[in-house]
Amino acid sequence: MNKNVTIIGTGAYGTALANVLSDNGHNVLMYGIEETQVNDININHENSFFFKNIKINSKIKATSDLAAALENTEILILGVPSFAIRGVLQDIKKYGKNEMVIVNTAKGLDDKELGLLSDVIKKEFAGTGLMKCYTALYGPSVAIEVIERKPTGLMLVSDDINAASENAKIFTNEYFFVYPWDDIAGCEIGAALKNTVAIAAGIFSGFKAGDNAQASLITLGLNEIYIIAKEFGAKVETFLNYAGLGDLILTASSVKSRNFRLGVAIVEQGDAKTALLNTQYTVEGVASAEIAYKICKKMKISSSLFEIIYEILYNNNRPISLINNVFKNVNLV
Ligand SMILES: NC(=O)C1=CN([C@@H]2O[C@H](COP(=O)(O)OP(=O)(O)OC[C@H]3O[C@@H](n4cnc5c(N)ncnc54)[C@H](OP(=O)(O)O)[C@@H]3O)[C@@H](O)[C@H]2O)C=CC1
Ligand SMILES: O=C(CO)COP(=O)(O)O
Repeated sequence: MNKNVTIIGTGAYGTALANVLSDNGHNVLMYGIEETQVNDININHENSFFFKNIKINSKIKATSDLAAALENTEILILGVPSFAIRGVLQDIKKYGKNEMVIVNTAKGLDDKELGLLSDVIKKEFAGTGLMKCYTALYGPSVAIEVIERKPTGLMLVSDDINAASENAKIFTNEYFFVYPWDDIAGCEIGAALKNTVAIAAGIFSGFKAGDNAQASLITLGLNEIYIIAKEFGAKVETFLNYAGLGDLILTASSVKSRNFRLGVAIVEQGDAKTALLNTQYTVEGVASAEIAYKICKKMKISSSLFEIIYEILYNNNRPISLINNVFKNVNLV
């Protein structure tokens, strides 16, 4: 049955998901704060700021009026970066009218409590009557390939596997394959921290460290992510599926990843401070690096990769220190 879907954010991923859901016959309304993007979607059926010369499904509508965007919503997709989630939730609570299935797509963690962003979202909606269930979408899915309708495999995760199964069907079609899963902690920590590993992989690539080194780095990243996620009750199986292994492989090996590209830019521009000043796009792995570093300190977890990348990003240590030190004295599970 067709659903009324509202997508918060007219960014790259929100637009890509709007296309999938519109292709699937759902009524898709995007909410954006950039008037030019809203007009571009409504008039030209494009979001040319993110995707030049690509037409999106002409049935997608957009608005900059949040109250109107939330009028008849059954499925609410949070398509903004993690730093914007808290603010957006306050606005949704103000204007929301119906009980909605929440689908988070932000790949980040809670920087205040050093915990899960899903816990923040669930807490904000508790007692409002606005949240039917909480779900989140994770997996290797760079927006440009989703817009181009290339085959993509993902997990829709919820505490309730039945809710995950039911809502996975809304997204699934002949190029977008969404599977239900019930390990929110594993998926969320995997998604947030693979972005930081991708920055490290970009640094390796910038230095031409070699294919052996890249493969070892991805393996070390997976290990260290799992060691952290285990503390939050994550399942090991999550690290074998699209949300865990899949998204890590993609982001840590593709120039289509903004996190990977930041790593390359750090090498090209000499240090992280300069590269970050010149970065205009969303790079979630920077905030995740600090959160991972603090979680490791708090939980007394020894993590070679996350410690070194934190020093590079936050104390402007030389990027070469990653290659020189990351494989020394590692703790593999
Ligand atoms: N791009 C991708 O391939 C994928 C991204 N993701 C995740 O999805 C999340 C969003 O990323 P992505 O779409 O790429 O990011 P983008 O930077 O492309 O877009 C983010 C959008 O959110 C908007 N925005 C920011 N704050 C608000 C707000 N308060 N209210 C409404 N809109 C707001 C931005 O507007 P403005 O431009 O004015 O700031 C922008 O249009 C991230 O967590 C990312 O990791 C997940 C899978 C794939
Ligand atoms: O998460 C992504 C693909 O699954 C997108 O990665 P970037 O944010 O690094 O572009």
